[in-house]
Amino acid sequence: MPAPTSFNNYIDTHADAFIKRLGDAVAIQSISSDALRRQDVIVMGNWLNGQLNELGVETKLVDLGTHEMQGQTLQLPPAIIGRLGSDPAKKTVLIYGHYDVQPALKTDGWKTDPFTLVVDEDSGRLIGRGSTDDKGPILGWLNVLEAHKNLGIAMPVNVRFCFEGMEENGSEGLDECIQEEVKKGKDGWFDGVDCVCISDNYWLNTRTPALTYGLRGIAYFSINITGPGQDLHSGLFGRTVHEPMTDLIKLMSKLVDHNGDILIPGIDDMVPPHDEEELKLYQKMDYTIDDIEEAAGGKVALSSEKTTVLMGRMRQPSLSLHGIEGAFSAVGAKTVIPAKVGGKFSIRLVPPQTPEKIIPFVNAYLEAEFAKFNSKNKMEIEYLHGGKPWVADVKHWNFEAAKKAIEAVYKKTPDYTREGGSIPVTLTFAESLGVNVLLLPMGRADDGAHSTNEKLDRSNFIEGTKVLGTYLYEVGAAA
Ligand SMILES: C[C@H](N)C(=O)N[C@@H](Cc1c[nH]cn1)C(=O)O
Ligand SMILES: [Zn+2]
Ligand SMILES: [Zn+2]
Repeated sequence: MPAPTSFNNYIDTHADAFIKRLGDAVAIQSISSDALRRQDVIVMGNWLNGQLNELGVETKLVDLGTHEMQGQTLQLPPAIIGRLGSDPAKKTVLIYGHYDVQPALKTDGWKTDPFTLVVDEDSGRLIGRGSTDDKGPILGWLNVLEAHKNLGIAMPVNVRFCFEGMEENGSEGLDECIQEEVKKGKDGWFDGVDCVCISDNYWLNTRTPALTYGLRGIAYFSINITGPGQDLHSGLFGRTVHEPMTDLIKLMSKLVDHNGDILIPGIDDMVPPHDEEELKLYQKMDYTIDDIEEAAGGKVALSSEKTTVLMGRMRQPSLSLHGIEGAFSAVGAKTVIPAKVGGKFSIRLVPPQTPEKIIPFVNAYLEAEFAKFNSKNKMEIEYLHGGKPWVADVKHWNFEAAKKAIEAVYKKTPDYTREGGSIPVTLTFAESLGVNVLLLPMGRADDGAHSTNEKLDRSNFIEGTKVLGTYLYEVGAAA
C-alpha cells in the first residue's frame, strides 16, 4: 500500500526545514569515543528526546550507568526508548538508530568545519559529521513523524524506538537494557514488536538502493607495549635499550598481509567456502571496481575481480590496523623514544566467527610472535569491544515491504547486500525479540562514513525519508 500523496508532497515541500534540523543535529559534537565530548553526547540525546516528545512520542531515558574510559569514570549516554501508538489492529515496528558519531577534526583533511552542516548547492551534498552515520537516517524518521502529525494523518503502524549514544564505541550497556525491557513482557515497551528496522548503513554504489541482510561482527584490540620508565632521548638511548615502538611495529606487521590475508593462523580458515549458488548472488549485484575505487577516492582495490572484492567485504573476515596511541605524530622532528605505545587493530567477523571464538587465536599468536623477539619490554593484549555477525532471512514480509517501498519511491529493484561494517545490537534484537530485522540504508557508498568530508546527498535524505514512510505503509499492509 503506497504512502498517501499528501505525505510525499509534505516531504518535498519541507525539505529545507528538514535540512535545517539536520544542521542543528550535526552541530552537536556527540563523539562517543572522546571523554572530553561525553557531555555533548548527552546533550545530543536530550535534543533528540525533545524532538521525539514534540512529535508526540512518549519516551523514557534509560540510565546505562558508568564506564571506565581514558583513565576516567564516565556517565554513559542514555538509551532513548520511545513509543507511539498501541492499536492492536496494527503491526508494531521497532526502529533503532544511534545519535553518537565518530571523531572529526578539520586537520584530518576536512574541507569545511565537520560540525557545521554545509549544503553544497552544486553537488546537492549535505556535508558534515554524522550526516549519513547516523543522524541523517534518524532525522529521516523524525521527518516521517512530523509529516503525519502536521497533516493530521494516523501512522500506519505502531512504532517503538530505541536510540543509543554509544554505537561507535562498543554499545556499552545497550544489550542489557534491551534484554531487561524484553524480560518485562506485557509491561515492557517492546511487547508486541513484529519486526525491526535499522537505517544505519549504505548502498553498494551511488545508483541503486539496497536492502541489507547481513553485517560483519567485530573484535577490537590494543597491543600495549611498555618498558622504559619515561620517554627517552633517542640520541642517548638509541641502540641502547629495547624500544616499545620497534617491538610494536614488528608485531603489527605480522597481523595482516599487504593483500588482505589475515596472518593469524586459524582465523581465515574458520569460514566455510562459498558454493556456486552464493557466487551467483555476487555476480548479479550492480557493482563495479570503479564503484569501490570511487568510494575509496583512489585506484586501490585489492582485486580487479568484482566478485573477489564483494566477497572480501561481505563474506570474509578482514583485519585493519587503525593507529598507535602514544606515538609521536605531531609536526616537526621530535627525537623521542616513546615509553608506552598501544597499537589498535580490529578484526571484522563473519559467521561462524564470534569475538569469543577468535580471541584465543589472537592471544596465542601475538604471545608466540612477541616471545621470538626476546625483548625485555612487556606486552599486554587488551580486548576493547566486540560484536557478533548477523545474517537475516530476506524472504520475510519485512524485507518484502521494504522492497515495495524502494520500488515505489526510486522505481528500481534494490540490491540485496551484506554490509562489511558492524552494528552489534542487530543480533541482540533478532535473538531477544525473535523477530525479523531489516537494514534499510539511506546513504550511498561514497558518503565517507567515518572519514573526512562525510556527506549525505540531499536526494538521499529526501527520497530516503519517503522510503522510510512508505515502508511503514507497506508493513501496515503486509499479511
Ligand atoms: C555500520 C555502522 N554505521 C557503523 O559505522 N558501525 C561501526 C560500529 C563500531 C564498532 N566499533 C566501533 N564502531 C563500525 O562498523 O565500525
Ligand atoms: Zn552507524
Ligand atoms: Zn559508524
